[in-house]
Amino acid sequence: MTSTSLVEPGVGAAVAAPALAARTRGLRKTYGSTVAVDQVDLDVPDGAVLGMLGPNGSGKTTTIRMLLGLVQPTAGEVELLGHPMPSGAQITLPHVGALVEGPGFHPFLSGRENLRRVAAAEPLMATPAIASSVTEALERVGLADAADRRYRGYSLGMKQRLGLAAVLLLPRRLVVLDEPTNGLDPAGTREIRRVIAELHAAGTTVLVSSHLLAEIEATCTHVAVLHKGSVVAQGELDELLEAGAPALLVSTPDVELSLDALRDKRIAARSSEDGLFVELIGTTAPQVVKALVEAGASVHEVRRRRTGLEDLFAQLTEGEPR
Ligand SMILES: Nc1ncnc2c1ncn2[C@@H]1O[C@H](COP(=O)(O)OP(=O)(O)OP(=O)(O)O)[C@@H](O)[C@H]1O
Repeated sequence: MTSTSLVEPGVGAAVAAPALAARTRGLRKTYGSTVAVDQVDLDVPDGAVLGMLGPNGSGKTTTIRMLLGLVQPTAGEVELLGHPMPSGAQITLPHVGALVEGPGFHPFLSGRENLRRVAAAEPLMATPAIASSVTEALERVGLADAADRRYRGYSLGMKQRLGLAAVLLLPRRLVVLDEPTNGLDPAGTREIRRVIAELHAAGTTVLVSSHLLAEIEATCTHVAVLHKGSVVAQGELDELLEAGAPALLVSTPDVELSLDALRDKRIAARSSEDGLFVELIGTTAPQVVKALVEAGASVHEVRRRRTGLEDLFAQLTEGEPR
């Protein structure tokens, strides 16, 4: 089944998925004259780890907040676990774990005490199971040693881990993580990846937002790319990557000279970390090298590059900063 679709901003993606854990149609949110989210048709397939990828301000958090019924859409529809939101919130939310900004932990209580309070408020939590669920969740996020310290003294990363522990108190059908590695060190980032992999293996659908391409590439089965409030591409990660054009990485100190030479030949190129990124659309590697050498550019190395998420993202967002 192909669920990949490259779509123009504002145009719905035609995805025929058998079951969707979350779905939006024509979703829009404006704040005064600011359009935060525009015509978003998002499909989160059941069992997927879907990475919502977009630069700062592209509408990820607003979309997530509308999915969870925390923000009322200006227009459009939201379905969570098959129920319309926000009217279905009471039915769906007990099955959904969400890490969206600080969940209001009490500064003077310990991590464990805070989690106990959260656990006690969970409709699906059996009271005798609270203590063991809390301990297990704290262990899963690596907070066991700091569990009895006051929340107030936690680092940003520890606060983030406690938020994740709250998500893990119960088995969930859907877990939503908004920028979960914010404030985490590399070890913390690896642990988040491990937790996501565990959730996926257990059949939980995961929706994770990030502006970090490597994070999405490492953890996700599916991706939705947001740009200026709209979904510009979504589908299975592997298929989206294959849909990108093949490209060359050219290592050269003569970047401007090379870009001019390629522009003259109508070859699409842009500067990259150590030289040039050249798209092989309507041209070939030998033609690119010939153009550069004829222009007098010093070519140190030429490598073929499978399109990575970074290149796809650059294509979709017209090279704007992440
Ligand atoms: N409560 C609000 N009031 C006014 N404008 C808002 C509000 N929430 C979001 N916006 C605006 O909507 C746009 C999208 O913001 P949003 O936070 O959804 O993006 P994001 O992709 O999550 O960004 P980031 O990665 O920085 O969190 C931005 O221009 C933001 O300034």
